[in-house]
Amino acid sequence: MNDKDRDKMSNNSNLPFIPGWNASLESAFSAYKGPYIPGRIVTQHKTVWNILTEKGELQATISGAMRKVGKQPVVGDFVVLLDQSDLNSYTIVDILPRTSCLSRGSAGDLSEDQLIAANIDTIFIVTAVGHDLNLRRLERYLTIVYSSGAKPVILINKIDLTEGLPDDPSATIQEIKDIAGDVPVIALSALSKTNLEQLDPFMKPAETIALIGSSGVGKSTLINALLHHNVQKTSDVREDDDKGRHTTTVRQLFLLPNGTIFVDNPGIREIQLGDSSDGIDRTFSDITELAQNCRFKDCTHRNEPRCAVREAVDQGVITQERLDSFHKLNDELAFQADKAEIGLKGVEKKKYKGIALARKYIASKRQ
Ligand SMILES: Nc1nc2c(ncn2[C@@H]2O[C@H](COP(=O)(O)OP(=O)(O)OP(=O)(O)O)[C@@H](O)[C@H]2O)c(=O)[nH]1
Ligand SMILES: [Zn+2]
Repeated sequence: MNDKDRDKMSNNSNLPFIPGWNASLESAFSAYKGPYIPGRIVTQHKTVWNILTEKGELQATISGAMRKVGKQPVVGDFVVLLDQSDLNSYTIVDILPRTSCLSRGSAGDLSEDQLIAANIDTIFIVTAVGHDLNLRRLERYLTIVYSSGAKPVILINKIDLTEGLPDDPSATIQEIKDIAGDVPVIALSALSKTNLEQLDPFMKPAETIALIGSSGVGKSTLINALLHHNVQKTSDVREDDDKGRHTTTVRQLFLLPNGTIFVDNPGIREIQLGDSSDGIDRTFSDITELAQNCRFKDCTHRNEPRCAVREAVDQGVITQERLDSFHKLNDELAFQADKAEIGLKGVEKKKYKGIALARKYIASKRQ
């Protein structure tokens, strides 16, 4: 990499070259005096992390103190390393403040082991014309992205496909725009490289981007198209695993030639709805707004009289499907919150108790 690229990426040639490093990280790091260096996690193994530093890519474990409190760095994290290079040893001693956190499923549970990635600026929610297009699923993804703290962008891939589709792509694209609110929606084709330039405004140097979306929508194809012929993603890293065996791992954080940073790992690919009540409100801002005119402050928009949301459904302002989706996501959150509070066992019991009561009720009706 030449100096010009370096400057572009750190915006300031005095800062160390770590992808995404900036002045506020520099200031947080400046509290560390002594043999410490900063770095960014590029790959997470079970007990070992690969970290990009000014010295190149290093492997490190975490300090006993961090282990004790259950603090675990994830891919994308900026960390502080104790540099004992004379002993060929590096230890992660701290995680610098995160600007966003992507966490997996089980909500209400924001424990460290639920985190998948940190410090992602923008998340491309990838869908594809044809079978994957599902507005309800898109709402789930939007909810996840909002609650992570990253900015969402919706990509509709495979617009080169026109034949044999159940729906007209332009109609579906419009439907997506209707639920997307202010979120940018970009229709493109990773395969035929159509409209890829429309992603340029989001792919700035030092910006960290992740892609989420169902299997098969074309995330890998898109990343490869954006990488051009860059080798960093495709060249796997041969290294020893935690037990000293040789393994091949794919780097989970990698750079585009222009300095944009991409994060991709299995955890992100399998992402589920997390603790997202705030995200739900933002995804369904139309419903939240309408709800202010409901008669009851705590209206659930199910059976209450003078519910402004259900009136809006009756008038065709919002669809029944959208309200159903809102209810479903809220129910799921409530279930997950319960689970976090009383433990899975309790919830299972509660569920069975519910089933038992329902059986009793049905039986009483039959008599
Ligand atoms: N026609 C068409 N096919 C595409 C396009 N992008 C990807 N595909 C195809 O869709 C299939 C799945 O693409 P992938 O890139 O592997 O999808 P993915 O989202 O990474 O899937 P996972 O790795 O399972 O998460 C492959 O056969 C691609 O060639 C596109 O723009 N147009
Ligand atoms: Zn209501």
